[in-house]
Amino acid sequence: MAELAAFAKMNGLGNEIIVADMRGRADRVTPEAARALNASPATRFDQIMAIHDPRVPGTDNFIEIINSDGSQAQACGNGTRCVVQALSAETGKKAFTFQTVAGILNAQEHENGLISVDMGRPRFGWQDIPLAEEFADTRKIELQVGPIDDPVLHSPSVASMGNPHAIFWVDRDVYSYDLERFGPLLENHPIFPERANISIAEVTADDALTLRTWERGAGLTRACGSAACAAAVSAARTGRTGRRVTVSVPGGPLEILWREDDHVIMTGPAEWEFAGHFNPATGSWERETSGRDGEHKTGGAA
Ligand SMILES: N[C@@H](CCC[C@H](N)C(=O)O)C(=O)O
Repeated sequence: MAELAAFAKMNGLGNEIIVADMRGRADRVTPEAARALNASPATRFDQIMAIHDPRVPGTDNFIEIINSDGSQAQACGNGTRCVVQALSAETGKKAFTFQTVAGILNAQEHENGLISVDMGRPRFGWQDIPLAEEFADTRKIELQVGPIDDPVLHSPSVASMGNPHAIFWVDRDVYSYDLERFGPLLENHPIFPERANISIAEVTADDALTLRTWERGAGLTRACGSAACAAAVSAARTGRTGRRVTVSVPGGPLEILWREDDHVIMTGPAEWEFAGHFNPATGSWERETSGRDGEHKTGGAA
């Protein structure tokens, strides 16, 4: 049986993350292992961030992202912050360059413990989201839920941060919408051939919005970093806000800056919870009992 791999259970503003240490290994975390880990209450998660050896020069690691349903994701902002904190605690390094399937991400941990991730450039072309049919203006596409003559949600903006996002704009409390019901319908709508992350956003100031997200492959989460980025750039490109936005998600605030060079910088915290070891093929796991639990951790390698 392959050696067990180390992991750290962490979170990014309540987005439940497992950082899996797959360095020095030739195997991967299987979808079955992901679903098994998620089935265990103590290790249930939204995403696994699997840290692999680097594959291209100039990068520290290749990061594979797996949703709790076992599907692969191209981007995970909150999870990337957790990876930075874990590796920084292990190595003392503060700046990292990662390769993901969506491209190269630079990230750094600041003196105050907050972590900034360059999430790259947003993509707005209908084929880049992707959408199943052509829409010339992705700031507002024809999609709605609820009665045809009085839709509950309609005309979302769509954007890709390497992964697909639809943002529905509302003018009342985002918690007053039944996202648990509408989320899966929209996630799996045929307009999204790769499914989509579904968010409801209320703009509260020129530099602030409130956001709730039903995540593709994970369901309702307390935070979605790439959705916060997608919502911030969509709010700016529709004239609802400026390019620097505080996005308040159920787990807390994320600071998003859409720079003039088109890169989106997300800044927020990460939190270490506990460590363990697991089988990347089956998902069986054991908690580390080396006394690291119970200490207040600001970091902790996987
Ligand atoms: N929670 C993540 C997003 C993870 C991937 C998403 N569910 C997808 O499948 O695209 C984040 O913080 O960005």
